[in-house]
Amino acid sequence: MYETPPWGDPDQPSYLNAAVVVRDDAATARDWLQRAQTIETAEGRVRDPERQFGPRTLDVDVIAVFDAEGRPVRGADPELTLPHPRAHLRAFVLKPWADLDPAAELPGHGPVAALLRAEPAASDVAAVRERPDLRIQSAG
Ligand SMILES: Nc1ncnc2c1ncn2[C@@H]1O[C@H](COP(=O)(O)OP(=O)(O)OP(=O)(O)O)[C@@H](O)[C@H]1O
Ligand SMILES: Nc1nc2c(c(=O)[nH]1)N=C(CO)CN2
Repeated sequence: MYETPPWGDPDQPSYLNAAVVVRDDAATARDWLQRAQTIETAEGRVRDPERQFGPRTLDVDVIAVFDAEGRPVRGADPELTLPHPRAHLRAFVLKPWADLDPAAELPGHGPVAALLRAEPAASDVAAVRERPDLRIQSAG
């Protein structure tokens, strides 16, 4: 878990961010979106519809999906854009992901570790603060 300054809309409290790398060869990209949205709903997600990057109680995004052969799934559908169109700009996504998998690659943008050394993420990464005192609890 990481505490991160608000990105895109500064007038709100810090966020808690985390990344997970999950594998299920039977799941499609749509399944991952549906699973993400099921978790948001189950946790009673609340957000302000007027503020695109405003506060929300929980947001689960699908950053990148790879098929069973390891090929990236791509898509421009507004309901599911892959890779996530803003992931490469966000230290709060890249840093937790690189810590889990230092060799991670964001399709179309290259190694996550290199993205963290380049702007705009490089300027934001120092403010991404580890919170080892906090854990995501597994429901099942
Ligand atoms: N890769 C993706 N992951 C999650 N949602 C996506 C993705 N691509 C498109 N969407 C769509 O975006 C819509 C809004 O999602 P969400 O509220 O998480 O976005 P946001 O928090 O406003 O912005 P951001 O996506 O930049 O975090 C969802 O209804 C979903 O269908
Ligand atoms: N630090 C941080 N800032 C954000 C985040 C987030 O998860 N972390 N999500 C947003 C929604 O798009 C907008 N801004």
